[in-house]
Amino acid sequence: MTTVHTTNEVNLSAPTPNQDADLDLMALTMAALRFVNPWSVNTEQKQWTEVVPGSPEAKDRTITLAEVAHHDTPDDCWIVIYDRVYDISTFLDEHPGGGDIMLEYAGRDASTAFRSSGHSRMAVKALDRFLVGELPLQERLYRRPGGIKLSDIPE
Ligand code: HEM
Repeated sequence: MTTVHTTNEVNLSAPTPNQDADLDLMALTMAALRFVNPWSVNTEQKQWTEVVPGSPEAKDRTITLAEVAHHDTPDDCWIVIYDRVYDISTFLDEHPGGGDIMLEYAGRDASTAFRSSGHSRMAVKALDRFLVGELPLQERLYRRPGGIKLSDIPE
């Protein structure tokens, strides 16, 4: 005679995953990934404070490339030009070269793009309006001892 199992007879006491152990495993995995490649696991919290672009406080503020990378949307768009960080969110619609071209560099370095577009001295001067900070010495390419020398970059 064939035995038919009803739902009640099914073994419901099968071991459930130990959630604490799972969490530890996840933490270990993240730690290992961070060790192998710190850039692959972004667990950084926002560390910057609001500053008015172009204000005197902006000149003294150090901003890392990791922080810049958080600002990569049309509403919150930062770029790096010659080791300085600019908040160009309000300038996207005004830019004579168009907003899209600048958005391509949102959250990262736009020095060579800016340079190769043949911007005038007036355009270089206009950068000041958008300044929010400066890269730390160890992340700079241009304005550091032994860095890339360009005769015409702003002081
Ligand atoms: C805050 C950053 C920037 C400022 C203040 C700025 C400013 C200007 C200004 C004033 C002009 C008019 C021409 C001139 O005076 O040189 C211009 C044109 C232009 N810009 Fe920018 N720019 C910025 C970033 C960029 C970036 C990142 C790119 C990327 C490729 C770019 C690409 C261009 C191009 C292609 C033109 C020429 C447009 C044309 O002649 O039709 N700009 N920009």
